[in-house]
Amino acid sequence: MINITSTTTEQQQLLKEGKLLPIMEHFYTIQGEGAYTGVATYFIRLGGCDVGCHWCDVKDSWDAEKHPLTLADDIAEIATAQASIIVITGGEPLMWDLTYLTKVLHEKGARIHIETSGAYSMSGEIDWVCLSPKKTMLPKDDVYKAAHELKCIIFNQHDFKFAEEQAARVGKDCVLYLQTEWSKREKNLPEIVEYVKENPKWRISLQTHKYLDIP
Ligand SMILES: C[S@@+](CC[C@H](N)C(=O)[O-])C[C@H]1O[C@@H](n2cnc3c(N)ncnc32)[C@H](O)[C@@H]1O
Ligand SMILES: Nc1nc2[nH]cc(C(=O)O)c2c(=O)[nH]1
Ligand code: SF4
Ligand SMILES: [Mg+2]
Repeated sequence: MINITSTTTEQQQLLKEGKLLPIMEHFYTIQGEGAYTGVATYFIRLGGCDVGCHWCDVKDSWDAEKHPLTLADDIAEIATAQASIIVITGGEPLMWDLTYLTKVLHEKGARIHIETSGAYSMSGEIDWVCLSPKKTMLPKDDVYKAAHELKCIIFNQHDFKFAEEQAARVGKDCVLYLQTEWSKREKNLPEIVEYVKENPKWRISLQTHKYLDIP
């Protein structure tokens, strides 16, 4: 767990127990990426990430201190009132102990998905794990094992090689996706199309929410 300095002793304890979490934003939308593209889902975005991807599309999430500490019980109540599939993302959500949040969400009947770089070990009970590995902080072994979906971001040519290395680390039933880095999409998409035609174990994932101009 990462340290948030401006907190009381009581808040520190609740953070440690996963009962309090820095929440950047939460919103009901359509899953834009990967295996559940097009499905109505409620997103909970946790603050805090030290992986440092230079092309990250949510850099405001990185500093956990900027995001209000919120009770897991409260966010679970709000999220489950609106949707039955909840995506926990960030920031890097596995920086936090998700045991308590996922227990409460499951008690309320939700199905829980996560978007993670895998840089920290799994916590909590998660029904669908989307692993998006990063070269700067490779995934932990337990996250490779837990992954249902591997989503590799293509920024440059070398990323195809990295994607193959990562595909060799996940289980045989893990679904494999290549997703262009958004700012490089015009150059990369034709190359990704050709790559998938030649290597059909891969599928293409697009950030469809950006085309739809929704959150
Ligand atoms: C913002 S991250 C948050 C979750 C976690 N930190 C991770 O990286 O998986 C959510 C997803 O967006 C992807 N992503 C972030 N910036 C992107 C960009 N500029 N273009 C394409 N995908 C991006 C990440 O690789 C990840 O799959
Ligand atoms: N609609 C929508 N789909 C998404 N899939 C993964 C996202 C993320 O930022 O984790 C995301 C997001 O931010 N919005
Ligand atoms: S790991 Fe995820 S949140 Fe962190 S910098 Fe990379 S894309 Fe952004
Ligand atoms: Mg996003």
